[in-house]
Amino acid sequence: KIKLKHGSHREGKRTDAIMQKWRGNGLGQFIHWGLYAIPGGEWNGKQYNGAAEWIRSWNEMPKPAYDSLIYKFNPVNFNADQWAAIAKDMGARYVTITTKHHDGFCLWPSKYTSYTVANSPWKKDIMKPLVDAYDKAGIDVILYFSIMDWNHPGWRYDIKTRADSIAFEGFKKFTRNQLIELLTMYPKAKGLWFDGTWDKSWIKQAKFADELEAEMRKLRPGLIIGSRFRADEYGKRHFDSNNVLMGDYEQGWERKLPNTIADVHGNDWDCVMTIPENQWGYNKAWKGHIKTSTELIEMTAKAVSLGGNFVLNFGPKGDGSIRDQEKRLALEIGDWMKVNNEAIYNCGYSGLEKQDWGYSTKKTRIDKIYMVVFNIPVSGAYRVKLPAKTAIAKSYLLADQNQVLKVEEVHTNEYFVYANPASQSKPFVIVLETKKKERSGENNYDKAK
Ligand SMILES: C[C@@H]1N[C@@H](C(=O)NCc2ccccc2)[C@H](O)[C@@H]1O
Repeated sequence: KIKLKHGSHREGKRTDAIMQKWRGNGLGQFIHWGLYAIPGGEWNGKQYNGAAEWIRSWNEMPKPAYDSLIYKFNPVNFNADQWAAIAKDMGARYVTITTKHHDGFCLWPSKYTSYTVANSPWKKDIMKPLVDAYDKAGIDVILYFSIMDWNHPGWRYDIKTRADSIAFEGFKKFTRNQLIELLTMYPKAKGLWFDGTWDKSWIKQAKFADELEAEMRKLRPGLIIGSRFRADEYGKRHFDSNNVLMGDYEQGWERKLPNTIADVHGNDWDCVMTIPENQWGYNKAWKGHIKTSTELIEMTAKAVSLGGNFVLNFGPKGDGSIRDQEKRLALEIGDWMKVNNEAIYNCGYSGLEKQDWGYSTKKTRIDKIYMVVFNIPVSGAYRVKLPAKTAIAKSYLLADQNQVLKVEEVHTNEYFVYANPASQSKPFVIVLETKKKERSGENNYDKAK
């Protein structure tokens, strides 16, 4: 083990109640909203091919023109309760909201810069109504914060000169001030989701970032911070130089999912996902494949089956309204979650071998396994292998618990569960209530004496 001053300060999963709640959330909503939603991926009639929230970095976009969008920020159709209701209807149990993206525009009236909603035609704080609306809906709030800030004069991609170093010191103070300000203004926030931390300038700030993380955790005990916030003194990110996870959960799964339990190294993690291929902020023209609700339900089940959370992104329009396709998907996912959320909430890795029919999840601390089916076998038989000492006490459809299913032990600890789901067009869940297997070799006759 290398001696590290600024590596990870904790090994293994957090066991406190706040993190246990986070772990059991299963499904979350991401909100990417800011000035980039006004152009929506288009400028002067031309379409930007990158992600809409990166349009400021596009050569065709003059920086002053982008920066002047602050004077156009007036989201007359913004309705925090409507956003929270969409998340509620979808079955999301937490939300991650952009407070400031890479462009530096602040959705809260920060005292440390003029580049905020306070100096837009809208004038009012956006974060407070959002935090309150989601909290009222019973949905936990995580604040997204981009360290990289293209608007701040002190931001540097790397520190090469003394002038860079002096400028970046000012930027570091500004960053700390804003983070303490956010935690102070929005004490209901359960965590911070950091982004924009991959450049050398920030990677070189191991000591500063370590001390800042400690200060934030002291200010807000139980605060949840992921692995993307800081690097160790050797520049290692997500996992320190001893290969120990930084922060409370792995934040590496952006628009991709792990495939096997080995990929997650026994850590908590979240996967953040876009509905189109790669658009986080509102883009007028969604190009390429738009994921269906069934695909997104499958990703949610896969994430939970591997012990993580699935966080689906929504990009509200510049006027504050939510696009129809996003509202429709939220309702379709929500319809499924209303019937099947027992297989998602407070569930995790079942320990069972992956089978072709889909993903299995297990209720934490309860002997219930959920077989979330996406591929219906023509045989009607659903194979499941159980650990040696475990047997099936009862099996039924989650959607119709009176339908007890036939179970056949086809090999030792290997069973076929027979099910004919009502609908073949939507994923469905088979429940296995398990029990300790009577000592093998003992038969009922012996027991009868
Ligand atoms: C959550 C997403 N993260 C931002 C992003 O730029 N991701 C692309 C990226 C991901 C990892 C290393 C460098 C760049 C996107 O703009 C979204 O905010």
